[in-house]
Amino acid sequence: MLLSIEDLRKSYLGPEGPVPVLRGVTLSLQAGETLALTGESGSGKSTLLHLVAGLDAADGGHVLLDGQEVTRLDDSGRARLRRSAVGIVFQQFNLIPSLDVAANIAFQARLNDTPEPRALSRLAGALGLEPHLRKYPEQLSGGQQQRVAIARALAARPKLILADEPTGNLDEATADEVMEQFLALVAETGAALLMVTHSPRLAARLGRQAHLSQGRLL
Ligand SMILES: Nc1ncnc2c1ncn2[C@@H]1O[C@H](COP(=O)(O)OP(=O)(O)OP(=O)(O)O)[C@@H](O)[C@H]1O
Repeated sequence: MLLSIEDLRKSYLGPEGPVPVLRGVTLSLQAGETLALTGESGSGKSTLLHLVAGLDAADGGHVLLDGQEVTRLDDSGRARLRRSAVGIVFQQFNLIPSLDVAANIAFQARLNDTPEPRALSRLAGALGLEPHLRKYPEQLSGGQQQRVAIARALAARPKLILADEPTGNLDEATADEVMEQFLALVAETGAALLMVTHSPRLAARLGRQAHLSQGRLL
């Protein structure tokens, strides 16, 4: 199993004490599987993704990713696992403004010491980014920026891609086009995908669906 989440719990401190967001979430994902995570706004979808990525700490439960217990790693261990096993695509593209497109795409692969120039240029080609490689993020449209973020996530050849509404900031036509390319590349690389989406239409395109409600998965 690539990812096993067991009885995961997380509360945030509100003005009147802790507010539970995840009340015991259990979920597993095999290598190469794709799963859409749906749920109302505020139901904890992003929180769940952040815990899996080790970007935040859980209050209880387990996240076993690629054989490692994320909840027991220290900060540097979580950062290492995130770099080597996980690719993340957020709704806000989170590109590095001071790096050009080529350097942004190579960024995570470089941190991992796994940049393969041929693979990087193939990804740039598949996403239509070749004409933009020397541009900086601010010179790109939203759709182009998200393509760069997708290329960056895939370039490090992660076993798991975590995507949080990856086309949520794009107009419908661009969103459809970017999503097509994204799903095709995920399938091609054989990565597993855990993707948050509000769209039932998009969710239906993934292998499995899970719905987060009242802090639990249905
Ligand atoms: N750092 C934080 N501190 C306090 N409360 C937080 C924090 N992050 C999230 N929350 C709260 O936890 C709940 C779940 O937030 P989360 O962002 O995980 O929901 P979501 O399902 O991703 O929502 P959306 O679909 O609107 O993006 C919300 O009520 C939110 O206000």
